[in-house]
Amino acid sequence: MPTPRRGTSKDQPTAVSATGLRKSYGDKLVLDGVDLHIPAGSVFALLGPNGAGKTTVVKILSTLLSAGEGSGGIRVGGHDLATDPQSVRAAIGVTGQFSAVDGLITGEENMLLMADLHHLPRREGKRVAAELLARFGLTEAAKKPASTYSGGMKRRLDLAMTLVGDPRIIFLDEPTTGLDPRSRHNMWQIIRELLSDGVTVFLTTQYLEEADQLADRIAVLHDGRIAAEGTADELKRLIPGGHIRLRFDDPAAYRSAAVALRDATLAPAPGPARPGGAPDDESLTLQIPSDGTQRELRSLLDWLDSIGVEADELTVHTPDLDDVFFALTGGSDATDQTKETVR
Ligand SMILES: Nc1ncnc2c1ncn2[C@@H]1O[C@H](COP(=O)(O)OP(=O)(O)OP(=O)(O)O)[C@@H](O)[C@H]1O
Repeated sequence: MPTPRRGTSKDQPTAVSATGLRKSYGDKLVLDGVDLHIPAGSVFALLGPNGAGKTTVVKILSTLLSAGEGSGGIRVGGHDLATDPQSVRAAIGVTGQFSAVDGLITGEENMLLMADLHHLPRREGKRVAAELLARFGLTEAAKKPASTYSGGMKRRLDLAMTLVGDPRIIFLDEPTTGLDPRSRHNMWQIIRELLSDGVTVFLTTQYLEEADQLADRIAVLHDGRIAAEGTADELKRLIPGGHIRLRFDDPAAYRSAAVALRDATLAPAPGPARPGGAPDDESLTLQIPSDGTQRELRSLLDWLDSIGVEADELTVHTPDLDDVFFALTGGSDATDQTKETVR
């Protein structure tokens, strides 16, 4: 089940904001004016193909890399990144491609090391370590060297280590890259639990499904800029291709529906002006353009009732995030996908 979308109104406190973020490596311009506004307590996903600059954004926002010349202001957790990086560091946790896990020591020792770094008293450190190891299903493996852990276990340990400092904002750089489907779903569940604790999650991913499942808002990074930003649904509506498909078992019913649709479209009034359903005589289907929203669907169903059309099957086809991604980042053409069978 996708995570219920939380509100992201401008009234919420802002966890991360950046204006005109720029960065070059040598003469290679990677970020060319990236604006970000992430409300506290939400999940933000930065999507982009390999090399788009996602890790660079995370590194800058987490103080691991300085922003390029000409960048505007950056605030993380209410602190100015340029003037108060220490406070930013205290408010955030970072996991991802640059894992902090030391393979030579056990999971528990890794956790206790983090507790020391955060100056937790010994007894408190042990308690927090045990609690987090249990929460991430690592109690049994706690006394084994981290080098013996599977990829999924290492990621969980990495995240558990980050949580020792109780960060309010967590950067997850491609948290599930290379994980098998079960470990990936496991990680998604963990991320959802973080949110219920009120943590803000900044996620980078190449997996559109991951963004679709977890994120309140998604931004697509392309050519150094945000090519589009919105909820998964808003992004899907950016590209054409959504339609409703009506399928008939009986050729006679199909033909009369095709005529009814054509006549209704041609009739001057009343009723909504709709393009005629594109007929497909072989599969006995009619296709009607639609943005797939509930409001549209309701009005379409009313309209079909009013002109006496009753299909044997009605399906809603909306572009999925893959289509959006390809359309925005210059891949193959958008294709439609069956998302939901209504009846
Ligand atoms: N230290 C560096 N020196 C020179 N070029 C770099 C450096 N770090 C990254 N780059 C280049 O900058 C671009 C953006 O890299 P970045 O790692 O931010 O992309 P990404 O979107 O995270 O990619 P991926 O999904 O492959 O991790 C890439 O072309 C990369 O080769």
